[in-house]
Amino acid sequence: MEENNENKYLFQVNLKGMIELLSEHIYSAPNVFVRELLQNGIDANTARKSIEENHKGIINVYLNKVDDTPQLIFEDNGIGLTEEEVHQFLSVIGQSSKRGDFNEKDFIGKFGIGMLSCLVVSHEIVVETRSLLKDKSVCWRGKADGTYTVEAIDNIEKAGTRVILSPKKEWLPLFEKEELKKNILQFGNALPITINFITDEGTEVLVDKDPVWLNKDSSKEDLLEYGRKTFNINFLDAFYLHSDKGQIDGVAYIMPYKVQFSGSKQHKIYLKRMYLCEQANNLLPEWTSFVKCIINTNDLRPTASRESLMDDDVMKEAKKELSNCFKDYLKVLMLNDVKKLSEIISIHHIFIKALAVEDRELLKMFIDYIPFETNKGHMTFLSIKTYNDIVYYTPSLDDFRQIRRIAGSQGKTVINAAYSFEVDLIQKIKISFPDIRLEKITPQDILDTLSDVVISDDERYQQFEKRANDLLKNQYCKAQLKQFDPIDTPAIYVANDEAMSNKNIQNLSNSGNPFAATLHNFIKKEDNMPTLCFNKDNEIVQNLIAIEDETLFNSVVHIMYVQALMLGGYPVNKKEMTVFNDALYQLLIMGMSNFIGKFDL
Ligand SMILES: Nc1ncnc2c1ncn2[C@@H]1O[C@H](COP(=O)(O)OP(=O)(O)OP(=O)(O)O)[C@@H](O)[C@H]1O
Repeated sequence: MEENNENKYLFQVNLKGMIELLSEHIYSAPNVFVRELLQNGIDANTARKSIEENHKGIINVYLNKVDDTPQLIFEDNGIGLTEEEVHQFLSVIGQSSKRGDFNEKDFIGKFGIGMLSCLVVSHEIVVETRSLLKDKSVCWRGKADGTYTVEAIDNIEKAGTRVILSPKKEWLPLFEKEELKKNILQFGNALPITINFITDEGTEVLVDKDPVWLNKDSSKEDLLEYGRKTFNINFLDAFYLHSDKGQIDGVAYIMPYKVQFSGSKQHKIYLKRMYLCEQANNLLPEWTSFVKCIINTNDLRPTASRESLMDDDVMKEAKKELSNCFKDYLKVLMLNDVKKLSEIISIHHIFIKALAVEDRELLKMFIDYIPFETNKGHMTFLSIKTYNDIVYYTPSLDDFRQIRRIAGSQGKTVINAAYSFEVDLIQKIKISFPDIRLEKITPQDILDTLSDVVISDDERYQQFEKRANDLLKNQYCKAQLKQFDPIDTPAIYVANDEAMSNKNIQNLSNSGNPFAATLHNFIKKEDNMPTLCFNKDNEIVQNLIAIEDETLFNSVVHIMYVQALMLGGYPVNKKEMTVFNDALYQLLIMGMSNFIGKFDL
């Protein structure tokens, strides 16, 4: 079928809109023009090297003053552009000479939009260029209104390109010497090229050799010194990272202090040795947060904003290889420097635990050194298993708080396994070390081990339980008389998850919540309430049993109730706080009434 060209039109691009899109949505900061210009200089040299293998690339950055305003020139001795190429690549947005080229993968750029970032900060872009392949030079001028001019010039003697920018007034600070230097170094410090910075004060060589972190012969001291200068942290140790997948090389630095498991991770990620971003979320596993990394990838793909890496299959493979570098480092440390390993484990045990869940070999090697929080303080697994035939654990911090005191008095060692991966770790330990008995324990289990008091034997005990129950039911709590150690603990509050949730629902429905009736249906077993266990052998409890005075009895029970809540680490709600304060007030009045008038005698 013949094509009908009559009603066929070309899309028009609104350049002003494109620049706004770039500056406000695609690139996060206006200083990225420095990155884009350095990148074009590097790519032009890469292209030239495919023709002249031994060519030595240079980028000169000139900061001049013209009529009292700064003029910035990025000059490279790369392949340059012919007049046709200027029309084809510089003047068409989205057109790039780097796509489809036989050495496409060696270039950093590919989208054909980077140059536009200069129009965010400069009125126009002037490109003076001479191609290695032609003896003619041209000057291209592009403006934000979408117009450009091209003219022949004769002031360029050798192949290469000069990009000249004149800053917009609002972006003048970016063209100040120190700011510019900082940005060139931020993006370009690892580039495999010489970068000279030339101002009226002279020439400063900013970059001219490989960074220490990419040099496999660097000493540990050099690596640590580099890390200290880059992150302002005195790291504990450093080790190399490498992955064939993604062609990744770099260094991981171990933090000298504890870090949050879910804290923000700031690394330095380079793509083809150009600084890219701080985050490497999908490249490094979650448990690597105890290090800061400086890494370069030659083969992972950037997003169009060039501010993060694409999460693709290569990245998944690279992640595995990098994980192995961490594991290998720790295994070697186990053989060569146990002292350092113990130091790392004692500071970063959370991460080492998460890692050990993934790796059975590491689990077996490290488990003895890993500390756990127990009811007897922090203990390594070695001492836990040495002194206990059965080790208990609780997967909930609330349960642990409740259980820890009473379990200790029963000679039990309980591990607080509140992080989800700690429970996983315990399951893995069970599989890898079937001889070690690890058992889950709940507050209910502890409650079941407290000895019952046969209240029917003594009317006073029956009376006591009834009085305490009548009083505490207003707090959604049962009272029971038990016998347990330690004897100096008058009462403990025991509640499993269901009992706690019943209590919360009860509280909500009592506080005038409009869904009260509906909420009430959520209370499953009516009788599953928290329990306040009074210790029959405790001295205060024995006195309490004998108290007849209603006000005094109620006050003491309320105070013991709130104290037990606090001891177990439970929240104390407004109603509970009120009964506690009232009880204290009553006791004060009663206490003082014994003395009133005595001084007058
Ligand atoms: N210094 C230079 N030397 C030679 N050619 C250049 C130079 N700067 C730009 N070019 C040409 O202009 C084209 C467009 O450059 P631009 O920076 O907009 O995009 P890119 O580098 O191709 O891709 P990206 O948007 O990913 O950076 C390049 O593909 C290249 O052909």
